[in-house]
Amino acid sequence: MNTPAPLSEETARPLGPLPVGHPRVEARKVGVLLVNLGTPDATDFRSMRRYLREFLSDRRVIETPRAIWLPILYGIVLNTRPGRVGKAYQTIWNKDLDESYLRTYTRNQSDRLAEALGDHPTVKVDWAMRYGQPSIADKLEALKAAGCDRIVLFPLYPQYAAATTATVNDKAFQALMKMRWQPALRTVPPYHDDPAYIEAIAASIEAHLATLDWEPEIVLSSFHGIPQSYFDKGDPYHCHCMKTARLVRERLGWSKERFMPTFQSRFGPEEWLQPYTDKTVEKLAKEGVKRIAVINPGFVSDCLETLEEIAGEAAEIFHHNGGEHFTHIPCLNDSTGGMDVIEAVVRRELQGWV
Ligand SMILES: C=CC1=C(C)c2cc3[nH]c(cc4nc(cc5[nH]c(cc1n2)c(C)c5CCC(=O)O)C(CCC(=O)O)=C4C)c(C)c3C=C
Ligand SMILES: [Fe+2]
Ligand SMILES: [Fe+2]
Repeated sequence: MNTPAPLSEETARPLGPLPVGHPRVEARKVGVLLVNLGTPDATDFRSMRRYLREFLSDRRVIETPRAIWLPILYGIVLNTRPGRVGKAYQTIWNKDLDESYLRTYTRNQSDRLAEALGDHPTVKVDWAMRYGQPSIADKLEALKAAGCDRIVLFPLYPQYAAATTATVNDKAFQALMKMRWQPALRTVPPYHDDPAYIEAIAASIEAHLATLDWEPEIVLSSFHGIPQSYFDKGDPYHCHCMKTARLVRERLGWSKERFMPTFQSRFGPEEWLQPYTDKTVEKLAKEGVKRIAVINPGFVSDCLETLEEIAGEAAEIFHHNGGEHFTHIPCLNDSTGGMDVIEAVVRRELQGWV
């Protein structure tokens, strides 16, 4: 009777010499891929347009039917927005490295995580962007070529949203569709209520306020918004943001009046999650509040939406309407507190693989 030959050890694990003509097989490793939103390569019109076209063509981001959205995108948005937003990017550009801070911080996070995981020499850490470069597909290919047959995919969003977390996962699985020998992929779940994350945010608020010679009457916890209709369709994002804000507030021992969740970065004419950050800042100033601080717990790294929209625009709105002291509390970025969170989440997701 003919029994099939057992799979050779070398096919799965190159311990001995491979047969002549056999494709090269690397020693098994585990990959960790950090993924953030993305960023333009430069602030000129063409670079901005390329970036915004990719971003705003994503059906997870803009759910408006294509027949309605594409004429608006190509007829209006991509002719007007690249110039305006390019100017905004120029004001927050990392001039030393000629790149956006989002890119600088994401790369630093990857480098620092690789150092922190030095006790696992078979783990390879890298980073990618959902829109623009370096792409998720290229980085998954590179990790696979380096021998990673298991990859932890980490969308850098504490709160889950289809427009952020799900689109990163979609893009990664799309890349896997082209591979004959796919790596196993683990996607990191949201960590909006993880004690390490809550502690890092609360501690960063305390540390920042300790540097001031004034005390804010109110601290706003400003999250990126999503259209209200996405929430109505079942996106858990709003609940995740509210839970993060509550846990941070409880950890600080503050009242609901002192620490308030708000939502920023509206796009388009639809209603978005409320209360809006800009309107709240204006209202507080008009009501006579003189000193406020704003933190952005949903942003792992400072970017256009935190540096320009909050530290720049929101501060201006506050001062213009009678406010006196405004401070933006930086994102965790590549700080020790921020890296502790990323490391804790990654170590948990690596369990059973290292
Ligand atoms: C309908 C449009 C958008 C949704 C939904 C949306 C959700 C969303 N975005 C982030 C995080 C970031 N967004 C950033 C920039 C940005 N966001 C939108 C639109 C939507 N975002 C646009 C058009 C832009 C580009 C700038 C602009 O044209 O105004 C950024 C900053 C990127 C950078 O390079 O600095 C981040 C980060 C989250 C977390 C989120 C949903 C939860
Ligand atoms: Fe956004
Ligand atoms: Fe809810």
